[in-house]
Amino acid sequence: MSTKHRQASDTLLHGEFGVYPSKGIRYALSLTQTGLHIQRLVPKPEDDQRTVLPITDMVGCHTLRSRGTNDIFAYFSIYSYPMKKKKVAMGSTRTRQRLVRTFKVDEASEYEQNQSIAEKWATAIKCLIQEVQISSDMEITPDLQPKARRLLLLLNPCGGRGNALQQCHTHILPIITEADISYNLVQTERANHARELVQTINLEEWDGIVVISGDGLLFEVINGLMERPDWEDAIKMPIGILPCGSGNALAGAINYNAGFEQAMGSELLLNCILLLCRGTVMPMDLVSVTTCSGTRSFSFLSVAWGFISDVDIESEKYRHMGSARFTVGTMVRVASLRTYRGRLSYLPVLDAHRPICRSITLSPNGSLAPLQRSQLHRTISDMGLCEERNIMFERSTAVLDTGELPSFETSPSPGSPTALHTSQFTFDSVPNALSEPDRMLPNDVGCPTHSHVNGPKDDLLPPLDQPLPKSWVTVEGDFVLVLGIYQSHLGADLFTAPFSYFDDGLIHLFFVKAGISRTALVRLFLAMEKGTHIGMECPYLVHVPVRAFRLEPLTKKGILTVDGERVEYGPIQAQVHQRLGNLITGSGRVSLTSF
Ligand SMILES: Nc1ncnc2c1ncn2[C@@H]1O[C@H](COP(=O)(O)OP(=O)(O)OP(=O)(O)O)[C@@H](O)[C@H]1O
Repeated sequence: MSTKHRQASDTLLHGEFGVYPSKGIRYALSLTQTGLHIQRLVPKPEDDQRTVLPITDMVGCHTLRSRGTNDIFAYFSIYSYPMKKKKVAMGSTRTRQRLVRTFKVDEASEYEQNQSIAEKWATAIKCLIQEVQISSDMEITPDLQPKARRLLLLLNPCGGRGNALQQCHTHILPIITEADISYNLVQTERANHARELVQTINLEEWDGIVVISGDGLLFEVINGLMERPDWEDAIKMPIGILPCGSGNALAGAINYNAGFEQAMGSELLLNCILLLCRGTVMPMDLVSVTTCSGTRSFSFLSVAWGFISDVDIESEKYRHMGSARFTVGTMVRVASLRTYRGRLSYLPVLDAHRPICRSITLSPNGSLAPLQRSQLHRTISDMGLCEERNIMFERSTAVLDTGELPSFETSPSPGSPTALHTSQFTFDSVPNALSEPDRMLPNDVGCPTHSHVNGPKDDLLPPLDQPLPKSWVTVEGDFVLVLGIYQSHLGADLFTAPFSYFDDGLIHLFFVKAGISRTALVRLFLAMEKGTHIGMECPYLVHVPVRAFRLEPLTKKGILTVDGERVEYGPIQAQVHQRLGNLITGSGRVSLTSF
């Protein structure tokens, strides 16, 4: 047996307990790294019917005492949300349902001793939920217990179908309370409220900022943090999302990263709440985007032009439909398919090596300042209240087959001395994108004058009005869409870049060339639901992993979006900044360090 397997099956704790409410039933419990094994002893032992509660379905564990002062027993309750079959009109479906198991510790003749056993079990279970390392040769003592986390929850009452507050009261607050998470909940009152709020908060008061909304509110939070004078510290604040918007792309990516099946609506929300309770934090790339007026913003999801941004913005009027608004918007736009002329330049990445991703665990840093709450409006909080409860995918190697479309030209950037012949172009013909000469010298860096200049320098980008380095590739022609995406999902059910992960340091640049039929385009989008669109080898779809790109629209009117929000139309450029932020993912592929 491998060390890993042995560790997973090693028994950390074992004991025999009664239950609450007491029915004369007794169980033998064994706690391992992956689950709680429950076996009935009395009235009738079940040899072959062990129940296992997986740790990944648990959110918390509390110790309890009976109201009767003469009761010498102690209790511990485990809160979990396993998948269960549920009957619906057309058969059955699987959804997460709340399951609370309460065990009675009755081994000792004094309450204090029973309480100490209950506390030991609660500590071990909480450690496992939050991925705090414990082993069978360790003494489980209360000081191992992860400290209660404090989250700033920002809720957009207008996001998606407008039911975020209801979801909050029905699902979110009850579950995070079971996970011992303290919170301040703020409802945003207008656009940019969250952006302004995070500029003024005391970072030391919080272990994370979580938006209860769609992706738009998270964009505000990231940019608000970057606008602070202490942006370098501020952007390291773990950020999270509980999906209550229309698109919910980042939540889709978090759900996928955790190995859950693709989900929508309440099911996706429940998965994300569970992951938030676990609290693992991973570094996340952010992309600096500069528009024609020189405004620079930090994006976590995508830059889109053409079909995708048109659907996103034009479907705003169907907001009441929730995510179905994109299906309706897609049909409308397919019916009157447009093409846009433009010049797309990019700095490709040639090495297909996947860097090891690092995962860290969200926990207080132990040096938190005394609570001095800032004045928050429309806030509800549980703080101050005291309760006695104690795949690796193959990277696409798409090659631009320019023979398909005479209207496209591929060439090195304007100003480059050597012009590559169009029909000879493959990624291999381009020098390694990461070579130092491609980086701008500090004096050359020209973030043009813009509203704020915080953030790392865009050392791969010259100012928008200046020529690009010779190692860049330029494609000019008619596009149906251009999309730079850095998450696996473009919507909860749009598995657009299956090979992407949070800190791969890549922008996945996709474009669809003009000439594609309506049927082929619809087929592409349908396949995207399962992420099989890339395997379709559609000659009009091109995917290139890049570090930076510049898009110059040549068609006068159009829509450009950054993270689904409309930005000014005109030339736009972007560069990825690897691991600039921290995202609460609740699970990590490789766990190397924790804080
Ligand atoms: N109280 C409010 N009233 C009106 N607009 C708001 C309010 N709070 C935030 N906003 C704005 O609403 C925009 C959209 O919000 P959000 O992203 O949460 O929902 P969505 O657009 O439905 O979801 P998604 O981005 O996943 O498609 C945000 O950009 C934000 O600026």
